[in-house]
Amino acid sequence: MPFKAACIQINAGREIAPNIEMASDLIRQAADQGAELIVTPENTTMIEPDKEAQRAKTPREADHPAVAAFADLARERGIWLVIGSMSMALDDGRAANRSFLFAPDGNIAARYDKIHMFDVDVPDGQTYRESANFRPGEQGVVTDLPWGKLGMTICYDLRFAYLYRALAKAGAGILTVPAAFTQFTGKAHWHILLRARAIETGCFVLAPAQTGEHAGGRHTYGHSLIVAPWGEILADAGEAPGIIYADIDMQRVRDARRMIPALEHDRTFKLPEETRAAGE
Ligand SMILES: O=C(O)CNC(=O)[C@H](CS)NC(=O)CCC(=O)C(=O)O
Repeated sequence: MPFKAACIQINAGREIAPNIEMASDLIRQAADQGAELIVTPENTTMIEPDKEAQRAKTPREADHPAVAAFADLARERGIWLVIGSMSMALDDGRAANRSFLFAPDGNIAARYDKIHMFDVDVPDGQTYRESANFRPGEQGVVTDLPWGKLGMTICYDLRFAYLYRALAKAGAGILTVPAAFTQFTGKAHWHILLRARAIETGCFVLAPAQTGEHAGGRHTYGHSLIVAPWGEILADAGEAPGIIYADIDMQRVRDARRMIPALEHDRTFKLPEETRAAGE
């Protein structure tokens, strides 16, 4: 049976409480429209460019008001809810950039910590050093939904195709890519990378995004997307905050993989150095 999925597009500010309100409002609207799986962007509860301020305002998971609020909301509406990411303070003084899957009973069904850190000087003048504040994850996550398996990723992970291939090979038919992509890189790369990941894996890709201007002169690209396993864009949110929807029929995963069974055709190969080292 097909089901309705939704991606929430927001412009998060520096403080947690108003961001919870803003996201919850859109999640309720999406649930009212019949969405059974709802996904929100990276850093749903805070975009704070000042590292010290971010550290000071980041609670541990056990004390995090948003974890409790979103668990209640998932239970209240009986939805599967992926909060794309939130910062969670860790014992070593760093934080995890952590994605949560809340089940319709309000329990946390899965957590994923972002693996690839965005340590990049973007040519628009902004400098990002995510690893200065965050501890990268070391665990790929594939978890059960009623309709199939979900592979969880975050933002910059999108550029590492091997992760998506591994998740698909581990059984994922749906991939989440919550993001706060920069406007500069998003314009050039966002649509094509998401379509490529969908095509390579034969998965549905749900990619909710931050949009607009944030503190510190940062601009995010928006254009939350839902992409089908054959690569078609099913919905694009454009630039304004809001919600996009698509009907998800897992038969399309099987169809795409039957038409092009590339996932089953991986080969191992040598690289030039190894060939020389082997004396060939
Ligand atoms: O702006 C902010 O503070 C919020 N952004 C983020 O939290 C994260 C880590 S700094 N952004 C990305 O991963 C962008 C990736 C990207 O844009 C690319 O791969 O091109």
